[in-house]
Amino acid sequence: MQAHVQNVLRKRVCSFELFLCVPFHSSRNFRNFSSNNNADEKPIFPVGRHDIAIIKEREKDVDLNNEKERIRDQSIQYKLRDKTRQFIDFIRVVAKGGAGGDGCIAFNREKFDLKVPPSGGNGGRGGDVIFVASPNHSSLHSIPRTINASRGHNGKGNMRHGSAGKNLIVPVPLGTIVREFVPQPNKKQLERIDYEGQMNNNENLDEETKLAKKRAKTWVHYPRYDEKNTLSSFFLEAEKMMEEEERYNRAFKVEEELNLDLSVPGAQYVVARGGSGGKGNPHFLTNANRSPKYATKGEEGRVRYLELELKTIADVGLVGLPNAGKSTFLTAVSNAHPKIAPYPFTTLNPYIGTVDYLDRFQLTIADIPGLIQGAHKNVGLGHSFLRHIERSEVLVYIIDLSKNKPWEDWSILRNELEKYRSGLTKRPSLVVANKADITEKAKISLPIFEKMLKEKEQEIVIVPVSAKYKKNIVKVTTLLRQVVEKVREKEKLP
Ligand SMILES: Nc1nc2c(ncn2[C@@H]2O[C@H](COP(=O)(O)OP(=O)(O)OP(=O)(O)O)[C@@H](O)[C@H]2O)c(=O)[nH]1
Ligand SMILES: [Mg+2]
Repeated sequence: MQAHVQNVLRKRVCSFELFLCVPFHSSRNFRNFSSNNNADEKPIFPVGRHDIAIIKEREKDVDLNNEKERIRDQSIQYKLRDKTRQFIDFIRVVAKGGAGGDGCIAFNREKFDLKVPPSGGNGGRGGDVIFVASPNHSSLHSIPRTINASRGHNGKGNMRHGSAGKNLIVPVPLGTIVREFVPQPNKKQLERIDYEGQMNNNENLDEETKLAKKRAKTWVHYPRYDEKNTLSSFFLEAEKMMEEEERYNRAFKVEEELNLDLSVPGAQYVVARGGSGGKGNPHFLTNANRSPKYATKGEEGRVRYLELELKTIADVGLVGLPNAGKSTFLTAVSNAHPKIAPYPFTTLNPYIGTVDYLDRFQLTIADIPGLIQGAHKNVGLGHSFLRHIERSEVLVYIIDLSKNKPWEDWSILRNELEKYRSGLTKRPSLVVANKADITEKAKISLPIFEKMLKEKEQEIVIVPVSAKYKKNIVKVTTLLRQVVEKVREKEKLP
């Protein structure tokens, strides 16, 4: 009996072993097992319980890597969304020009003179919203999301015109691109628009109510004269005249879509014009009507929905994988002091440093956050980082020589740049092989890297550097100056 039980148990164990082993002998599962799908790799037979454990370990590793990537992306996004963060390079705002002031209805009161002339002043025009390209600002964080210029003042008696609303001048960092966009209202706003639409839906209203609504929007009446005015032929004439004037103005107003590039210091652009002021009652004085008891209201200011995107302006842009030593390099060559730390994504916004030469020649270098594979698809928030390289005419690739295959990093960067904007890699560039002080690795990889660059890109110069210990820095700055001078000369040419 005991022997029988032992036999059964042995069979079950064997079948369990078979169950574990068989699927891994199939070619599909074997392909999974062979790492990197490398055809040259020798198959490892037989696949046993030990191999299954390895596969499971590897699967765990893949899961762990995915999890790590997810956490990394989350942490960068968390850092970028931090409300205390002082750097913002993309915002959406609403710019509203001020409304014009209302015209005034007034009369010059004279003793014993019953036929007094009208003396209401015109309303002042509303203020404009003006953007000024400012070299003193480097972030969009100080720009309010709703920008309202002030309203024009109402006209007053005794022919006093209302003063114009103050223009609102908004300093915008140099290198900002301003575009108009069509706002997509959220659910709550949609409900409100529907409600207001029903309230204002003129289609279902009769002609009389429509007219009354329009008049209420455009006309100011002398107290207790609303009904009398609307019945008088003078008012109807004045209404016709104003409608014609409005039609004429509309024909001459060219409503172009806004698309600005604020890249010249001090350049000013009116992004939302204020409305014109209303007309005082002397405007409606005719030979027949010596006492007009109506005036017009001020015009509404222009409302514009704008997208502001800051693209840093610098002569040279530093491109590199995270932790390659970009910030250390910038600190070594310029007056900037970005944070340096031995973990990726230390830098999360661009830093601009100025390199001063003995003869007072200057050039600017932008250190941008690290790029990773897939940055052109916004992996690791690549888009928000890549936009800051677009304007740099010269690119410096910072490559970490202490890595096993530094040339792979270079290919990744080139690939990402080209896929983000084709032609970016054609710009004059330089390769800084950083961390050359770690000599054991640098001695092996530098000659291979140099050889590869010579074969692929003959024009690109590679300079071994130790940014941390400031070795061979002068050679880089001299080369950079030569390239930047050439680029500037080219720009000067007509
Ligand atoms: N040995 C050595 N270490 C360096 C050198 N340059 C930078 N490092 C170190 O590399 C680490 C990363 O340097 P960072 O300058 O912060 O690198 P980064 O490219 O700006 O990194 P991110 O901002 O995260 O993209 C730091 O610990 C530096 O001290 C170098 O030339 N030699
Ligand atoms: Mg950095």
